[in-house]
Amino acid sequence: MVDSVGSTQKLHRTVLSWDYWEISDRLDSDGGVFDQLRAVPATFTSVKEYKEVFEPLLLEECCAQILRGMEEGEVLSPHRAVVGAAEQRDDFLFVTLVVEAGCSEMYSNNDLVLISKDDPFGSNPNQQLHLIGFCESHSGAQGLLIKTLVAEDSQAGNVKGSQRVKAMKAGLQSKGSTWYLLKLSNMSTITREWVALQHAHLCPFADILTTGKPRALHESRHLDIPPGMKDTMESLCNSSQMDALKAGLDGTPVVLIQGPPGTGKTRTILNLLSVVMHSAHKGALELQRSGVGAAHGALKEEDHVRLWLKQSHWTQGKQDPREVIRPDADGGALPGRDCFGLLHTAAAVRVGKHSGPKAHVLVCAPSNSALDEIVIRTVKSGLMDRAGNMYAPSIVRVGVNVHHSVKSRSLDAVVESRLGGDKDGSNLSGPERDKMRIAVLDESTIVCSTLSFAGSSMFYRMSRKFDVVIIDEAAQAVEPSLLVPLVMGCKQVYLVGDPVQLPATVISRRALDYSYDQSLFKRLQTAGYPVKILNTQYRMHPKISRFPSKHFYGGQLLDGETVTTDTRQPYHNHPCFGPFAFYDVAGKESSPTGSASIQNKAEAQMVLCIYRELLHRFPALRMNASVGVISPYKSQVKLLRDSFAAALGEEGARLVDINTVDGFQGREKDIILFSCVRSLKKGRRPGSIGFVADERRINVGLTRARCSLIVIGNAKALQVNGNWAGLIYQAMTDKCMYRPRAPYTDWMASVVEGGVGPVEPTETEVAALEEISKKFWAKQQDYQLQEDAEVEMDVLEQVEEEDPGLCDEGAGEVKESTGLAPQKSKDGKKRKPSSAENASSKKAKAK
Ligand SMILES: Nc1ncnc2c1ncn2[C@@H]1O[C@H](COP(=O)(O)OP(=O)(O)OP(=O)(O)O)[C@@H](O)[C@H]1O
Repeated sequence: MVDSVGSTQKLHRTVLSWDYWEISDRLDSDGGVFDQLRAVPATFTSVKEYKEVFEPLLLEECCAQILRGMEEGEVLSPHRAVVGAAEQRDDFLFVTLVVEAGCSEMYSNNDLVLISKDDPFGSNPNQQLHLIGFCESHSGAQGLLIKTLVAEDSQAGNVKGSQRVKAMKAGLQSKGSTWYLLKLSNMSTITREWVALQHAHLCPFADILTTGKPRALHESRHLDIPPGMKDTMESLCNSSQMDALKAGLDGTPVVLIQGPPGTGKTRTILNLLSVVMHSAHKGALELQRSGVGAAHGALKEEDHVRLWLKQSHWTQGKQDPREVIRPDADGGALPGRDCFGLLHTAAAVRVGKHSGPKAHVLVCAPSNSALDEIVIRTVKSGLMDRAGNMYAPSIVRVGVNVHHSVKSRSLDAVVESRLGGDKDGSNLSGPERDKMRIAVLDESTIVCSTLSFAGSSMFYRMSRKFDVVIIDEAAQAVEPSLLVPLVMGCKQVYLVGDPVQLPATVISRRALDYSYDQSLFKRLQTAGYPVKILNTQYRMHPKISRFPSKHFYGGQLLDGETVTTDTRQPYHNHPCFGPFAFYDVAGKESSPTGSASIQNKAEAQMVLCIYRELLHRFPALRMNASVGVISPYKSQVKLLRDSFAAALGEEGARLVDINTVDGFQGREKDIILFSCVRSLKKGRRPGSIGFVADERRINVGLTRARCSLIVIGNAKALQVNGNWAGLIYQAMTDKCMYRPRAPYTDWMASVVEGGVGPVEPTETEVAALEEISKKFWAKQQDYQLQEDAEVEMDVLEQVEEEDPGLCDEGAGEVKESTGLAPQKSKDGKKRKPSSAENASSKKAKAK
């Protein structure tokens, strides 16, 4: 059983022993809380080793999260607080701090706080008395119950630290003494991940998690999709989707489904839900088949299933067969409810030898938005019953920030509707309401929760385990976060995601260095675990999908039959508007004062110019927000937003969605303008173009457009990278590379009118690009960024020799990482590591 209290105590002992100012200094000097971090290997020898690798990485990340608020200027001002009461239990001192009226609401349970004698923003804060505390609960209108660690040995022999703790203990025990209280960060998610990690041995697939090897399977476990459902599904799904849907029917406990952009991941998840709930052993399906008929025949069919279930449960001495006729939790929402209630409850014959008559499925995702997409689509389209007809399943969405369109499916709304007719319902006490919530979770067929929320205490108190867990965006979660739903136990897990897109956001640079951002999906795939790939995309015009298919999916990504016609647009009559075009702008990158990010003014002007010309010629584009502008760099995003607002007014600028590549993951637009920003810079490490070279970021950036992808970048600067060289090669040979000349407005008008054509590449240019691509592909077999950088280095030297005039002066390069928060560098400037930097750091360590 999961002991969340015991393991949380262990986490608190570690985190509350940290000296806030000391860890802050250590992180500044590139040291972290742990000296001995280990890179995440592809496989582990034991669960013990698994925990030993992940624990310090999780704590390192926790440390970075605590410091992030202060670094990003996000922490609130400190509040004055007075000690109301204090009580010591074991090594912990529980202090009630009373804050001014209206301030206590700014703190939540599980917040980490800094308690200090003087203003923490005053001079020499590290010299003050201070201690990290954990907000346990609210106490009255203005009180906060704060847990602190006051064991003097918690400072590991640090005499100064022990003296500080001793003085803090005495101070906090003095009723009426005054302090400053500063909120640092919330610990809910980290705590749930930590608890899950401590219980990794309870994960039913711990052997697969550690060895990365599939299990031997038993023939008797094999289930089949009911024929009616199968026929309908085959008419809606392509063969790779069908393969993915069938992948778990043989009882495979862990199924990996990789869905490149636009390949129908969500559609597959919805169908998977139907399959998981209605597939059955051959015997049951034979019985069902013999009863298939008209409306009354459906009931007859149920009788057969019920008989079969009765018999099988009687022989197995398992579940009470009366369960079979229990209506679905929310009573179903279809006309003819009685009939359907019985039909789809009894019909949900899942299956597996021991799982009872109805599957209990948990659907998770790292983000609320991904989760809501599934809930919205499930509610809108319904699921498929055995006969291939759609029905409204019993589904409940747990957690906060539920999308307004599915609010009626939120746990609290379902509880309220249960209490609807009950006059006494509104008088239910907190614990009674909690019991009701847990009952709803037990009874609902499908429960949807974010990964983090699946670790809330409600889930641990459920009496009915989940049979199947389906995790969407599984490649965008760190491994401990994926463990959260798994340690509660289930029979099967489906991980759906795409490791070739952006991974989880990890803030700690050190944890990134040791591959903490790598998902379980990616690790298992690297270890050779079988993966089902959805291989047909329905989003992008084939001229857009060609490059990502070749470069990121080994040429396996095919185009849906109708995608060419579906994405054809009148603006394609002007090749400068796509489906694919590259504008080679020789602008200069620069860092605005006080920013670690970079921008490129010439590119911003070009983007605006293309957008205006598009809207001028195709006013229909004004009708819907069909254009997106993206850039890898936050500074460029800001510059673009400002330029659009200045040129088009707030109203006009609202029509276009401008965001970072990371912010666009999972989204699509008809037209995407992608500003790459990087330019040639003398003095920069040859061959480096920072994090715009991260292939996962390139992949996401280039796969957001449905109809037209227009890239604006400096070809010479970008082509030092093999992937970019490939894209530029495609633009050159497809005759859709343009070289703008100032003034851009006039030049653009003549391009659209056909006065200026695309670049006619010289043989030397094409040969050079081919050469880079060839070298790059030769290394693709065993692709490592570091090796790639060596290729890039040769090429950049060659480019600089050819055209030194294109290189501008500049010092060392500015880096941005996949993480959101900047880390301070030794010189005190905020900075982020690039993935290339991470890779080289890993390599250095390996050496
Ligand atoms: N087998 C199919 N036949 C025709 N169209 C399909 C098929 N599968 C998916 N689609 C269509 O492809 C589009 C993308 O599907 P879906 O949203 O499920 O993909 P996704 O992989 O979740 O997308 P994303 O990459 O944004 O996560 C939708 O318009 C969907 O209707």
